[in-house]
Amino acid sequence: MYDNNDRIVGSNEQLNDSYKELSIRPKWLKDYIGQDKAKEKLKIFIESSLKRGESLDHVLLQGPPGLGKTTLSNIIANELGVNIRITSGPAIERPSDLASILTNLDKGDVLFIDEIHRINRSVEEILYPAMEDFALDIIVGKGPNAQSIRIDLEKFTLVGATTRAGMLSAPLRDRFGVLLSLNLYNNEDLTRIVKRSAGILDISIEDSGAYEIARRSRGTPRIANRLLRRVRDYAIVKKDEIIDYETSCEGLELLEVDNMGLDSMDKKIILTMYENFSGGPVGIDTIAASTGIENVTIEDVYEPYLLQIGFLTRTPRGRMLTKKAYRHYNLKYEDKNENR
Ligand SMILES: Nc1ncnc2c1ncn2[C@@H]1O[C@H](COP(=O)(O)OP(=O)(O)OP(=O)(O)O)[C@@H](O)[C@H]1O
Ligand SMILES: [Mg+2]
Repeated sequence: MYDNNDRIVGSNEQLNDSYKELSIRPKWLKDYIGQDKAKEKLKIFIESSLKRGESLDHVLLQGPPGLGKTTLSNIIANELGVNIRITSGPAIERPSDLASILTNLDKGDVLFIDEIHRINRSVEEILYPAMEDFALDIIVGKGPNAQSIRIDLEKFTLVGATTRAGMLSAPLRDRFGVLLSLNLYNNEDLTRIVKRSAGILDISIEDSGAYEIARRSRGTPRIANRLLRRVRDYAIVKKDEIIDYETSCEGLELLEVDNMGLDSMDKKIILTMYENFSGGPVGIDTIAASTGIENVTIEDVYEPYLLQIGFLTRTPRGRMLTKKAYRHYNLKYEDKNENR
């Protein structure tokens, strides 16, 4: 890991950011803030597997982007004291790519497959016997001479991450023994994450400043960490020694993050629904077509938070704006004699 090698820190800001990204990633379960349910389960399963001296059952992590799925998979490997091999669904193009990854795993290792819902069908079929029997079925030769041979694999733990468990095929989902859902973080947990990151990055911040950043981070640690860095930049230029409530607000305003944490994309979605579809109900594909934002992006990135803060509701006929959304953007509300 880069953490022990200070020389990697160059003058390049981007490199610097990604280096720091690694250092603010919690490495142990005890440092992973929030997600208490998932943590509690993992702790027990990891402890049990260590006591039994057997590999941990395969784990599926699901939840919106930026909530800490990659972080958690690294923590799982650390806590188990094993190596982790990281790849992603779209990166494994051919069955032979997966076969070579699998045959190179050592006993107990963690194989992390990000975006596992985007894995190829033909690759997925290699995964079934690998997960279930720790074996690879390989066809050698062609035509009438083709033979299937079975290769034994070391027992490993597959950790799959997905933003949408619903898109996983049933046979794949069924092969995971541990299913964990990550939820958007509450403001208190996010404040702790901001303060922890500030501590590691040597940024002075007051509680009220940290809370303001947390509150506007859409329940997402990755966004909270990014906003923290940009508010830090603002504070440095303004020569403020410490990020207080006021500095946070000014910095966030500069970033065009409004007081609910919404940005120009959220605004576009909501105004489009208002102007073109009189507030809905309107289907997700129609919203995507009219805003030019991909429907998976709307569903994965924007909608979860808009639903959480009660700006959108889901009905069988599509998405609808709520009174709250109208009020936030000062839109004229017409009662369509429905409850919203
Ligand atoms: N529970 C947590 N406590 C402290 N920091 C966290 C926590 N969860 C995530 N983070 C921080 O948030 C950032 C994003 O986390 P991570 O990359 O693991 O997200 P992710 O869920 O894998 O996102 P994606 O689904 O987009 O890959 C990391 O910098 C990590 O340090
Ligand atoms: Mg990730």
